Amino acid sequence: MLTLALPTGRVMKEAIDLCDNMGLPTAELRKAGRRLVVQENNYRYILAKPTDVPLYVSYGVADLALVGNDVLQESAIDLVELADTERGKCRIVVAGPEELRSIFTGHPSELMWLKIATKYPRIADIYFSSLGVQVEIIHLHGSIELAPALGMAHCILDIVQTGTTLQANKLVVLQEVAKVSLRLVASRQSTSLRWPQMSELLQRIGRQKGVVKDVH
Ligand SMILES: Nc1ncnc2c1ncn2[C@@H]1O[C@H](COP(=O)(O)OP(=O)(O)OP(=O)(O)O)[C@@H](O)[C@H]1O
Ligand SMILES: O=P(O)(O)OC[C@H]1O[C@H](OP(=O)(O)OP(=O)(O)O)[C@H](O)[C@@H]1O
Repeated sequence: MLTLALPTGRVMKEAIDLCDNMGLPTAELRKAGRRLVVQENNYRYILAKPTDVPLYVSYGVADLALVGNDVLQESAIDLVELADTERGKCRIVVAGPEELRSIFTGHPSELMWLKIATKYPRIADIYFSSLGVQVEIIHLHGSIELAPALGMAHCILDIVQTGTTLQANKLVVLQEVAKVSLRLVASRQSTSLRWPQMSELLQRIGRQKGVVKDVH
């Protein structure tokens, strides 16, 4: 039995499609409804809130998981990234009103003490520290674009996919922080214990996109 944790919400369908690509059974999964654990043949799926997915792997409840690298970076949980599926793509960016563009193209010291609203406080801290800049990070849990609109923050660090939400709130991308996609991850322990099964899944992902990332 191999247990996979999958994120619910907007990336769930993409994650199930990826399971299909890996040759895993998904008929039951597709009609899970409100069930949070689904068993099909030799596989068990745990359907979890995206931010909790890394925890299920680190606690050994799941052998493997599909999860966005935004969630992985923010969680700071040390997992083995087996593959970048190159699906569920979006970007983490710093965005704000057009008037702020000039300070983002100037010397980083101009960014000192900006107020940044985000649901990714750890990623924001690492990013601005890497620029050698101290900023004030305001941790929100959603509707991040509200903060600059209401004058609570100068800009935001958030996910952008189509750009529709930014545009609707009169914000523009000021800097790209990271590219995001769904990653196949495992704990160090399950990687060594379950390597034959995992390697087979990796081969199948590799065949889908013509490349398999080396695992050391
Ligand atoms: N606009 C987006 N486009 C594509 N992927 C996104 C977007 N926003 C978030 N994601 C991805 O989806 C995952 C989060 O999904 P979702 O927003 O459904 O979860 P959530 O934050 O738990 O939802 P909720 O808003 O219900 O709390 C992240 O891993 C991220 O990679
Ligand atoms: O570029 P777009 O395609 O418009 O997508 C970006 C939006 O999607 C995410 O929010 P989500 O829908 O997860 O809602 P939230 O604000 O509650 O986090 C993100 O935080 C942006 O607000």
